[in-house]
Amino acid sequence: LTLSEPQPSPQNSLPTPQKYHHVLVGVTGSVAALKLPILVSELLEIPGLKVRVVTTERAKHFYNPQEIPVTLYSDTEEWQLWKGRTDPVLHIDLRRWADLMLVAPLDANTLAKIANGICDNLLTCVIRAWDMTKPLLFCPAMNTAMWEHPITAQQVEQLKDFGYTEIPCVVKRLVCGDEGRGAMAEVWTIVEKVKAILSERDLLTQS
Ligand SMILES: CC(C)(CO)[C@@H](O)C(=O)NCCC(=O)N/C=C\S
Repeated sequence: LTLSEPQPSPQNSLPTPQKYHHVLVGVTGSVAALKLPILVSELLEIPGLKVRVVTTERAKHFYNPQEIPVTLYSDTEEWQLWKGRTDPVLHIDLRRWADLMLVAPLDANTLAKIANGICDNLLTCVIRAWDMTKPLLFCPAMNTAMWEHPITAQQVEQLKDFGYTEIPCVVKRLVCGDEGRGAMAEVWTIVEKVKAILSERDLLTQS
């Protein structure tokens, strides 16, 4: 995990090293993306956490960027940033910056892309270049009919075989009226999982 420069603390000369965890949130085109503002604000409650967001174009349909109090990157940033050989490559900068990736919600389309190594936008490029020694958590969210399609289980299994951690979807009356599995895990479940993973990683580095 990335350590910031230790800050000299006023009460004593010894610096008190602050552990900063960089969490990169990926958001895709499920209606559950309407939870992004609350998810980000809950994550920011975790001491020492810095959050950035990578969005797909479809996800933008579900939230208001003004309600996201952290840097939000989309495909246009990638195009604007790289004009020539010496320019930085955004998806590489982001994979380096992040200590943990959380894809919430993961829609059916992006699930399929990741399972097959497709990288046709900023989010899937970050994931395609992901450092497998860092945790990647994903929160599937889709209509029940999509969830129950046999290909979904295959693709979720593929992501787990890559070493990514699933935060399973839950049974709910979905916004489209269907009752069944497919709803994104509750925000508090997701935040607790991020805390647990970060602390167990911290323990690993401390031991
Ligand atoms: C949106 C929310 C969180 C409200 O509780 C819940 O319905 C949900 O996670 N839906 C995601 C599933 C989905 O994308 N349905 C698309 C068609 S039904």
